[in-house]
Amino acid sequence: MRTQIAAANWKMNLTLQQGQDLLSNILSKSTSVREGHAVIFAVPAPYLQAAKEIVGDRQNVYISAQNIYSKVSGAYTGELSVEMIKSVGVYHSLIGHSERRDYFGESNQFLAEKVDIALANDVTPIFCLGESLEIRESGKQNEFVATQLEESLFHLSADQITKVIIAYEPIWAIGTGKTASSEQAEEIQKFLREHLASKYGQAISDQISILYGGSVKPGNAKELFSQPDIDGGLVGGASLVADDFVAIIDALN
Ligand SMILES: O=C(CO)COP(=O)(O)O
Repeated sequence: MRTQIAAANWKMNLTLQQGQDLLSNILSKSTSVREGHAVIFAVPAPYLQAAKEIVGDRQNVYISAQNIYSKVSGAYTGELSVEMIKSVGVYHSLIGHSERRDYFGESNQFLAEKVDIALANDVTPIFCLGESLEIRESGKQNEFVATQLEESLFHLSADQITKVIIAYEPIWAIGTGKTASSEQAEEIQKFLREHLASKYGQAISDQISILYGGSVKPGNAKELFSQPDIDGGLVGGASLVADDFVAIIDALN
């Protein structure tokens, strides 16, 4: 059974105090996360250490960066490195969120370098991909996400690819209130798994958690997560409301 994951992406929201209160509140309501499940909080960089302290030694709860740079250290003003996040005990990072791709011009090739540096440093990449509305309307979404997989991940070994979490986030469903229907999400996530299987074999592909992201809410989480190729969610807006995110955690299979 693949790990079922509820991942929060706070994006560029909340002050330190608000973030600490939110995290403590969620953890007080979701007291234990069972084996086979994982709850991940991708928090703003200045809060990584404080968030890590709140999580303490809870099992199956992880703090994640929202981004890392493709180099370990050096003259890269303003960037965040794997070594830095590891030094505060953080071993996960989102890589390739559509907002990074769109606003900061991050290409598939550049993201491949970030994936490499993460894996070389025992940091788990939560690799995001997904198509725009324009691509969806042209019917080329499978081709598009296949290229994202191929150009950023297919150079990895079978052992490495099993260490990556993939998050399918159709851009047209992010923050818009428009969720992909569970059938639409399952269709493309099944395709992603088949594409991974064509490269690495079914046994490897079957081990990789593929999350869905894009307007996941308490009201649609259960149905989305019950699809065979949806192994949980990457949640923006609803992860900022304690009761909503707790309900989404509870919706994991
Ligand atoms: O981008 C997302 C998570 O990374 C999804 O955001 P929303 O849940 O706000 O649509």
